Amino acid sequence: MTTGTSTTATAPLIEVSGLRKAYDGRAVVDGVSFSVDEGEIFGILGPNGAGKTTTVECVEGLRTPDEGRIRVAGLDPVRDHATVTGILGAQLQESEIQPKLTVKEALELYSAIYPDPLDWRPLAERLRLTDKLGTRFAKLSGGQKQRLFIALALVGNPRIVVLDELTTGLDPRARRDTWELIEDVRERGVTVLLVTHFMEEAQRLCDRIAVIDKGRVAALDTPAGLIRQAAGATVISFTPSGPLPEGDLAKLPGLASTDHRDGRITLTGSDETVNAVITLLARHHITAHQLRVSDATLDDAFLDLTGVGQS
Ligand SMILES: Nc1ncnc2c1ncn2[C@@H]1O[C@H](COP(=O)(O)OP(=O)(O)OP(=O)(O)O)[C@@H](O)[C@H]1O
Repeated sequence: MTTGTSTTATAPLIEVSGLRKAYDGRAVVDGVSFSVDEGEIFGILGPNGAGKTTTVECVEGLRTPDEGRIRVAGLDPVRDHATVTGILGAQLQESEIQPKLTVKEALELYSAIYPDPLDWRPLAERLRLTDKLGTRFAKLSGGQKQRLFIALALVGNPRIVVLDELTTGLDPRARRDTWELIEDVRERGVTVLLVTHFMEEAQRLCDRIAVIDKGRVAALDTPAGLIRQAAGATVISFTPSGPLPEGDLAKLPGLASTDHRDGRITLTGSDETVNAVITLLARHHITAHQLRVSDATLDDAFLDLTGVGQS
């Protein structure tokens, strides 16, 4: 990781090093380090309460770290808060919008804050807000509010955008539209820091992901790299016609994990594991009912890294 303070062309745009933050003496972020390159979509994944929001709020300069160093385009987000706010767009919290503002007024207000804003009209259209322009914030549905928050994070044409729970509360169609919008945002070279609970979202959008668990980085890699390092690349599941010697299963080459549930066996491993398990079954004259072989998903990797299932 680059540790210099200047913003050379090759320096990461966001640098977080040894970040610590405690509440009431309890460390909720406990030595988190990562860096994000310009133009990247960098994901932060983790179970509830892992410290994800606290971490990104420190990056935004909304919270002051107890320890560690954060640089955003070479600036300290707390000390240089006004400058950082000018280059960083963030998804707002509900409490930060006046309930009486209409959608149009909010878009105009936020455009006016930034030196080089986007035209909010096409943005509103992309986020299907056009027929809600005259509606007051308080009268919007949860999904409409969420779409407005995304529009407000992007309308300033920021160099960096921080999206915390980007598509939570959106219906499947709106979620897919939002993913396409974020892909377009990336095409323009905008750097995205994305906190998400959705594995499909992380796998589709993120170039790299930090998995945060109990305030620490449990793993940091590309989605494909996380799958490879955590769970084994292949999932094999079958219902055996008879009992298999437990010791033989454990000795399978490349085996990453074993799960027995309701008479069904699920293994994660490699191609070598698949071949070996088929040989093992044949040797014991056991038939594998409903044999399925599939690629491991980010969900499998997440479970393996944190021991916690995601939505
Ligand atoms: N202002 C605060 N005062 C005290 N404790 C806090 C405060 N903010 C967050 N916490 C606690 O810190 C821990 C980490 O919270 P944080 O919101 O960063 O987690 P998260 O990973 O974003 O969780 P989630 O996925 O549920 O949003 C939680 O246990 C939370 O209760």
